Parts: sequence; structure tokens; C-alpha cells
Amino acid sequence: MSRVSVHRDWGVIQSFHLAEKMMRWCVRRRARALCLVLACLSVLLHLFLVLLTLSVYQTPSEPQVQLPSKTIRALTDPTVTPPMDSHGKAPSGLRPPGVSIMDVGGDRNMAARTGEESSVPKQDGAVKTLSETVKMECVNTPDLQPLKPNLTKMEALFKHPLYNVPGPPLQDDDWLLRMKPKVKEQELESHQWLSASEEGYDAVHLNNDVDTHPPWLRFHMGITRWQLYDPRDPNLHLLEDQLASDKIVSALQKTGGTQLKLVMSFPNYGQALLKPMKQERNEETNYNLYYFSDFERHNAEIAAYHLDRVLGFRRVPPAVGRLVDMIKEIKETTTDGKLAKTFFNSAVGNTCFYGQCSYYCSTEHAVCGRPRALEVSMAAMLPDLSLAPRRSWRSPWRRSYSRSKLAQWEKEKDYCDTVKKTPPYDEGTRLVDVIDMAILDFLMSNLDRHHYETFEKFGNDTFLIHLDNGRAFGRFSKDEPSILAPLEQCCRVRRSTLMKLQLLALPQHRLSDVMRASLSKDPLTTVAPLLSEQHLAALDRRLARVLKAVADCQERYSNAIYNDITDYPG
Ligand SMILES: Nc1ncnc2c1ncn2[C@@H]1O[C@H](COP(=O)(O)OP(=O)(O)OP(=O)(O)O)[C@@H](O)[C@H]1O
Ligand SMILES: [Mn+2]
Repeated sequence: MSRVSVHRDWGVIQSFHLAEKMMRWCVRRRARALCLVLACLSVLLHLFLVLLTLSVYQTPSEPQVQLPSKTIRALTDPTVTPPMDSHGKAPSGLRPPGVSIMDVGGDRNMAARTGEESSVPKQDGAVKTLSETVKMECVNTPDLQPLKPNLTKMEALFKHPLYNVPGPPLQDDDWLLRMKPKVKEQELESHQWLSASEEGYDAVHLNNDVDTHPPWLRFHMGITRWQLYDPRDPNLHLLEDQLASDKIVSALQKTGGTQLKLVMSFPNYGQALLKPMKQERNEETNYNLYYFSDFERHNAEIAAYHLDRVLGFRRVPPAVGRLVDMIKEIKETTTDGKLAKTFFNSAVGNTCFYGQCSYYCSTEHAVCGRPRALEVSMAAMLPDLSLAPRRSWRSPWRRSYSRSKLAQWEKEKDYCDTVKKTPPYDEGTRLVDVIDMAILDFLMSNLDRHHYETFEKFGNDTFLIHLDNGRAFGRFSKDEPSILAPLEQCCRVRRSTLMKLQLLALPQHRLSDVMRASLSKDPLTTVAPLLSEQHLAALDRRLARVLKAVADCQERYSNAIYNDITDYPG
């Protein structure tokens, strides 16, 4: 073997070794890199899993709500009631959508009763998580789904003998207005009242024949010493139809009072008092607002008429809802330039106006249409004061209308004893009438009953007229026990009133069901039910409270019941 070949062989062996070393080194390095990549991937995967787990179990950006297990059950199970706060109220913000405080915390459970609602609504078959439900609740408190009105309950109530007790026989002077006695045929012509046909108004020919009388006049002619209308009088429907749909030929601002309202005229010379919509149905009056700063609600005027009728009082003038065209039926019909000047277009193009009044008549408190259709209440006007003067009485339980002062009735323990000795409360039915009024006001949570009126013609022996109910139905989640002060302080109530309240507490005549049915007849129901389910539920809750107050009085006094229907068989 030559040296050269040995060297060459040695070189080959050396290079072979080197290559082998390099290869081993390379394999080790590649494995290490691979390990590193794998390790990185595993860390990333773990991180991803941790993040995923965290997002499933909690949402760190949202406030965490600690719900007691009882509340959790209440939100998912309609038959369980959640814990109450110190005021006996379910904690706010925890109500499942579609269920009012009344339902989860009150004395009955509408969801369980009707079987139509479930506590946590499922959409497209998906069950909402608890956090989603609570979060949704914090953002908005949606209204309960309106239930179907049950007209048979209402009809059965009005057929009940209690609602058909014949009143005392009426004498001539028990009617507010009377036509002159019948005249001979040949003299009839001279007794006709003929209007000159003014622009927009119909030429009217009136005589003694009732058929010639338009509904508003028949309403006026039907007012007696004891009631504003007879609920069985077919004219009531004609009057309601007139208010709801007759052509409007004039719109003028009504002076007096604090808020914007208009007197609307019809071609047959009928008139209505219009109050505009200012608040959505499910909006509650701000708790920090004093009652005397509250807005008027058009639906409260309408619902008060229905509630008063359901109670069989007939002391609130008929009021119906209507959608008016703000341009055609107000701006273009008014002859009041100052009113027309307050019309403007809002930023989103809706027609608005604010009129002139001592409160809330400014651009900030404008009334706006959608875009020019405005929901309003139209209440039948009472006969003109020149024909039938009225007396306005300050309520003995009037609030102080001051932020700092209490009224006398709030300070004196024996206040009612003083009232009972003071005319006109010392005789007749005036005291029990004021107590009826307090019951009506408590049921609809009206704190603003500073005055009531009577027709002068009837002296003190007459019913009380309940005008201005616009501040009722402002809150459904809270009752205002002080409104019941007249009942609780005097411990006296008409027997007929008590019996009607007892009827309305029975399942077959339940007040909320009868009110839902009664209100369903109003034309505005097609836009939205006049009272939300929460308000209807509040009526039942408050009715139970009135009955409890009466029962407490009966325990304390033997003369708590004023027996106004001695000959009633029940
Ligand atoms: N249906 C009606 N028919 C005739 N007059 C009415 C009718 N309703 C109200 N009025 C009269 O109009 C006046 C003002 O009405 P209302 O009390 O409803 O307005 P208001 O602005 O709410 O008043 P306030 O601010 O004093 O509560 C009342 O004093 C009443 O005499
Ligand atoms: Mn008012």
C-alpha cells in the first residue's frame, strides 16, 4: 500500500468520521428544535385552554352578581318567590323579563295563574343563561305580555244585582238640566233652537224630541243628583264614539290648571277636553319626583273613567283615547295664534308643540307625534258653567304641596274627629263619598286629589265629581298607603262599596281582569293596551290592601260600615 493511498484512506476515514459527527450533531439539533417547537405549541395550547375556561366560567369585564340560591330558583321556577327587601319588595333588577314584582313577590302569581308566561323566556328554543337574564333586566324592564281580555267577566259583573240596585226615585229637581215642559204642536216651531251654520259646524235643529239631541247633549241631560251617567244608557256608546271619531273643527287651550290641555269642538257643538300623551305605558314616574311635579298621563284619564265605572261610582266623565293628526286637527283648526306658534319639528322630524301653561309648556317638555299622530285622551265636557255652575271643594286630605311642610292630616292623630264635626262632613253621605274617592285614588295611586267638585244645583246632597285624574297610574311597583288615610283615620265605608270591592276580589270578577276587558273597548287599545299588565296586577294587590284596611276597622269599631243599601238582599 503506497503512502499516498494510506493518507488518502486515512483522510477518507477522517472525513467519514467528521460527516458522521456532523450528522449526529445535526440530528440532535433538529430534535431539539422540534422539541422546542412542540413545547411552545403545548404552552400555547394550554394558554388557549386556560383562556377558554376563564371565558366560560366568568366574564371579568362585567360586574359579578352574587345571587342567593333562592333567587336563582325564583328566576327559573315560576312557582318560587324571591326574597323580599325590608319594604316587602322583590329586589329590583332581578325580575325576569315579563314578570312583574307582583308576580314574583306579591300575593299571587300571575304566571302560575295563567300558565301563559314562563319566568325565563326561551327564544328559538335557547335557554337564556342567568347572567344574560340579569344583564338584560338591568338594561330594561320589559312589559309583561298583555293577556287576552275576558269580556264575559266584565259582563257578568255589570249584571250582578249589586250593580243593578235601583236608586231612589228621581224627582224633577234631581235632574241637572230639564227641557221646558212639552209644548203644543203649533208652538213647537218657536221652541226650536237653531244654530247659524258657522264654518265647520253643522246647522242644528233641536226641540223637545230626544232623537234630535246629539250624544253630548243627551249626556248632559242624563246627569242626575246621584250620577254622571246611567251605564245602561245606549247613549254612552254614542258619546264615546263621538269623542273617538267625530271631526274636530276647533282646538283651543283650556285655561286653569297647571298643564297643557285643549278644548276640542265637534261639528254638532259637542266638546271634549284633550290631554296629550306624555309618558310611555310601562314608564314609571321617577321616585325622586314630587307628586306635584309629575306629568299628566292621557291613559290615566281614560283608565280612571273605566275604573270608576267598574266600581259602580259613575263620577268620572267619560273619556276615550284617540290618535289625532297634530297638523290637521290641532294646528290647522286652532284660531289661537299663540298655540300655533309653539309648533315645531323635532330633530328626527316629528311634529311637536308645547302651548302655554304654568308648567311644562316649553321646548324641553314639548308633546311630539309619531311623526304627526299623537295619542290623546278626550274627556266629555260637563255642561257649561253658565248653565250648570259647579262648586269646587278643597279635600280635607289634600296634600301640602310643599317640599318641607306636612299637611294637618299627616300630623294629627284624631284628624278625622275634627272633619266629622265640620260641615258638610257632619251629615249625609259626604264623608263616605270622600272615602270612596280615597279608595278610587289608592287603587290607581293618584296623589293629586286636591279638590273635588259638585253641581251647585244639588247642594250638599249629591255625588262628588272626580275631574283631573291625569296623575294616576304613575307607578305600579309601589303603593302609596297615605292615600288611604281617610279610610284608615275615619274607619268608615259604604256597605255598597265594600260589597263591590269584595266581588272584585273574587276570581270570577277579578278587578284586573274586568279592567283589562273594559279598557280593551277603547280605540287606543289597538296601539297598545291602555294599562300595562304591571298596572293591572297592582290594582289587585291594592284592592287586597283596601279590604284588609276595612277588616281592621271592623275589628276596632262596630259602626265601620255605613249601611247605604239596607234593603239589598245580599
Ligand atoms: N270634563 C270636564 N268638563 C268640564 N270642565 C272640566 C273637565 N275636566 C276638567 N275641567 C275643568 O278644567 C279645570 C282644569 O282641568 P284639570 O284639573 O284636569 O287640569 P290640570 O292642569 O291637571 O289642573 P291642576 O294642575 O290644577 O291639577 C278644572 O278645574 C275643571 O274645573
Ligand atoms: Mn292635574
